[in-house]
Amino acid sequence: MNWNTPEIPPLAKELEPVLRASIDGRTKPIGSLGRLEALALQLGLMQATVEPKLAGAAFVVAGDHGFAEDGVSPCPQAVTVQMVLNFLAGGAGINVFARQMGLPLKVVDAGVAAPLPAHPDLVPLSIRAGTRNARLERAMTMDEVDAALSGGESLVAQIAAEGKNAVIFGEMGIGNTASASLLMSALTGTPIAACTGRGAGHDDAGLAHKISILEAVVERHADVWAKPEPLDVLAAVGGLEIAVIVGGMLAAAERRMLIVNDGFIITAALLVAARLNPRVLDYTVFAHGSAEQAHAQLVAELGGKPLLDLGLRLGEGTGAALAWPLLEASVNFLAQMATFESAGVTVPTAP
Ligand SMILES: O=C(O)c1ccc[n+]([C@@H]2O[C@H](COP(=O)([O-])O)[C@@H](O)[C@H]2O)c1
Ligand SMILES: Cc1cc2nc[nH]c2cc1C
Repeated sequence: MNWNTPEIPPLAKELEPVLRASIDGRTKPIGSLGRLEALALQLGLMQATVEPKLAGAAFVVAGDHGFAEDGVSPCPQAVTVQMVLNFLAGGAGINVFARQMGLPLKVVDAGVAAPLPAHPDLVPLSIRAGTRNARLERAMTMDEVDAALSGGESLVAQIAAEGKNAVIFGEMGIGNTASASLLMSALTGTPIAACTGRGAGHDDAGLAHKISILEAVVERHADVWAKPEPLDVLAAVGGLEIAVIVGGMLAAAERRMLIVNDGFIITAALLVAARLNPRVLDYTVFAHGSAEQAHAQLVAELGGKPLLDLGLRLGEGTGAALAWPLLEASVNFLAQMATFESAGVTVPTAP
């Protein structure tokens, strides 16, 4: 393995008093901007400045999953490549919201099981044409995991060189809620059934079938469950897109960049990243609570509190893109609101 877990700088805690004073000095009752105040503080501590700024970019990372052939998803595997073509044509949900928010969007082929045409918006990491079926064998070799983690780092290095300091990772991959549930189960010690939900829309019978397949996957990798090392778990039951995102998240935190977390699959990637280096969480904002049934527990496990609760379960980074204006609002109030002093507003000081 060439990839090493990045060192992540600590938050600039020494700036907390001056940031708080700057937030409290704006023309508003103390604390009245609620969670926007906490976001402004977090961004200042992350960027080690009293004048945080935001410049974001989004990736939608796609990969296929071997156990799609077992019916873990209600959808056929071919939907992954079909949706990638939709992303490239600009017609998917994330395209619409990224355009609305002014976020540049790149599409990443981490491991789609079908050839893709060259396209200016496509980053072809193409590590392997989909994972192996984790019910039968390890989904990825360590060399493939290595390539994926490094690929994620290269995505972030590219946008950092372009001056970006915030990243949204979205994903697309038929069967990837099954991988996310398995990662959650192995790394949190939660029984697989409690980690498993309806994904792209299973009915009750489909969900029961999915759980029975995932129980067989857990049994096949009992050695990994007995001693769950993050990279072993990732190789056994993860996905190529998930591994790229793990590498990307850690590379972003290493560079003091904000990670805007999305739904269930992205949060499972964050769980792996956090088990490798927990400081990644200091650089994360939890954008939304997904309707996928285990998401709330997974977010709680990571100590997160989603900004939005919209009942979304699309993935692609859509929830993160929708939270973006709130993050912009948090830096804008700090940069642009008058202070009590500058505006000549006087309020009684607390006794
Ligand atoms: O982000 C989420 O919370 C989320 C929840 C359920 C489904 N998805 C999306 O649906 C796909 C995975 O569903 P499935 O049933 O094929 O595992 C994948 O492409 C995800 O982007 C995403
Ligand atoms: C149509 C469709 C779009 C998606 N986008 C992310 N996951 C998806 C799953 C399906 C099925």
